[in-house]
Amino acid sequence: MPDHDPHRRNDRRDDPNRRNDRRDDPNRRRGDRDRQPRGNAGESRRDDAGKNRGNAGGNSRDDPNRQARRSGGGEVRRNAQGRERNRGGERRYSSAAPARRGRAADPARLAAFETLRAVSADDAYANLVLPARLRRHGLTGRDAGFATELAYGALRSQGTWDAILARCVDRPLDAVDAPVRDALRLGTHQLLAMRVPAHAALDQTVALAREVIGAGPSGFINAVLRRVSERPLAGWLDEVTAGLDETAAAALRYSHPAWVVRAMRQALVAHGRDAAELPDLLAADNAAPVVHLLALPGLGDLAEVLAAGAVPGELAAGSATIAAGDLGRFTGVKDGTVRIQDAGSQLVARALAAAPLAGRQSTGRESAGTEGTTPGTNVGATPSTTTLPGTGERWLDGCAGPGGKAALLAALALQHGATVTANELAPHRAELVRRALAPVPETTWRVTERDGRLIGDEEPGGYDRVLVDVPCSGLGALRRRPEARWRRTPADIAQLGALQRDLLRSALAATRPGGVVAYATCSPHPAETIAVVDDVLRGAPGVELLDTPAALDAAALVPLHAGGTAASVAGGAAANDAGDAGDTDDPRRPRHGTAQLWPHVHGTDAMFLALLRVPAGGTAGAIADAEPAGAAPDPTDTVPTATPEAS
Ligand SMILES: C[S@@+](CC[C@H](N)C(=O)[O-])C[C@H]1O[C@@H](n2cnc3c(N)ncnc32)[C@H](O)[C@@H]1O
Repeated sequence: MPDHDPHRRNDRRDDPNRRNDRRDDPNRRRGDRDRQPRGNAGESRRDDAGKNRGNAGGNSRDDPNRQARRSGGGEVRRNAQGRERNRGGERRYSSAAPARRGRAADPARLAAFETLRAVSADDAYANLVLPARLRRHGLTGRDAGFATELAYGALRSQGTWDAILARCVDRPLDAVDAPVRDALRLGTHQLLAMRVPAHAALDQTVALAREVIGAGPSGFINAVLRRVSERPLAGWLDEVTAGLDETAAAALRYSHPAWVVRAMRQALVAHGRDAAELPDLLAADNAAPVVHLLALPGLGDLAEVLAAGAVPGELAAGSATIAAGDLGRFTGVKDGTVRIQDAGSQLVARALAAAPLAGRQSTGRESAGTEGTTPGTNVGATPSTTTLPGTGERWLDGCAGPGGKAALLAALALQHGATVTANELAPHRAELVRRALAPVPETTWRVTERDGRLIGDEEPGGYDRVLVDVPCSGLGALRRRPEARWRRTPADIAQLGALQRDLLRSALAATRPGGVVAYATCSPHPAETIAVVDDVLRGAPGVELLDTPAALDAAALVPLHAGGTAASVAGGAAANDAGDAGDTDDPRRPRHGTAQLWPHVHGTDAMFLALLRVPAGGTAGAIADAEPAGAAPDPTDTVPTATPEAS
């Protein structure tokens, strides 16, 4: 399914996928920024001629390795002098086999292939490349849907397909030329995941390969895919996972890196859920997400999208869900009053806007609840420009780019009589924030381009409500970012930790006594969520962790139970009562106060939220730099725990 977030359409730099990418990290040193993107080093590896040839069954007609040897696919070719040809780059293949010339590749498969090539060769982002390829090939409707499922699905399932393909070739899969490998992944996805008839999957993939790679590799691809087609998916999964431990088996079965599988299991337990949910969570990462829409409160109207088949959102007021398609055709989407935004993100903004402040009377809670908190009343909400009695509050979004939550906050602020400062360090993302805020009257907001870590010093106690939606690994949005799971590493998480802590400390310092900070991430990883909150809280005496699950429930249309399942929370409470988990130092313990949404439970991204209130009599800026807790989860994934497979 295409990602329809208009903020991510035009420019790789604008992609939230890249928000933690080292090359796009505005906090990073200049030297890092100037490094070249990853090249194709891994793609030009070649086998030495003559090696890896021996292989059982090598004389069989159907033996892909035999076919490969005949066709030359994936092997070194030599010139008359015996020197390797095409050593410097990708192999160039002849599109010989004249009888086959003129047979055009199916445009949908071609668009998917080009997307995979851009991802693996150019380090591109599928959700930016694919829409352009769809346009280039004139694909709409079902054809666009087919291309999208093929490209995104093949990328998400790459780990599983590669394990299967590795059983069907006679050399390490890495040694097969990258374009050939991508074609094999596309063919395998059609055969095992898309219910495309085997003959069509084979013929079409081979035709594609012949046209875009060459005649020789197409024979190799044909032979390998024939072998893949010999078994159904279940049979292959049984074979590739046989004898593996639970984590390694889940990694292959659900196509996640093993470290992510361990991190997700650890996260489930840490956030008060059952580790047995892991398969559902991993499966949810592989499902195309529905598109969530939001009508900016008081400014947008869902009537047009509902008339076009959208369904009222079940979680957030003023929201709807709709199948993928060209959403740019809707007036509201065009003018920015109807936005594409995950319901989890909507609820984060609403929970902050409604959180109870201390030390000063606020009307925020009441006014946030005035526009449709009863299920169904959000349907086609009539736009209203009524401004409620002003609170005069000052709100801050410390990490606002590209502006999704800032736009909702600004619309809510307009209703509250509050103002919003939307801050973003990266100038090109600050520009996106301005665009996102454009539908809201300018008197309500301003955009600043500062390092969020400094705002606490620059404006101590300057704000009533502060959102700090920190740069994170994005492990909570893997379903939207098909290739992201293969690019992230545990080192990314370790690297982000210091920045996340600094941004939260600064947010607290920028909050007036009695004001509230919302710390949010689009990752459930304990090292990015509860460990950060715990560490910062230890150095911030008097700062109170509010009952965030209850605040989310109040902001939502239905109870979310975002603090964990009843059983696990009760277990955690019993442990707390027994005194063995009374402190919050062990982030693997079920805990109370923070909230975690889940794709497999709520149908949202895995957003984390902690609402923290600065003491009413406290002094802003007294936030100490506490050392990380000894028991904080090791992002490199080596923490042993009592929970089976929890590390
Ligand atoms: C998770 S994204 C925020 C998403 C945003 N809240 C939304 O809903 O659209 C984090 C943002 O923080 C920005 N950022 C990174 N480091 C920053 C810093 N030191 N100060 C301010 N912003 C920063 C990134 O450029 C990125 O745009």
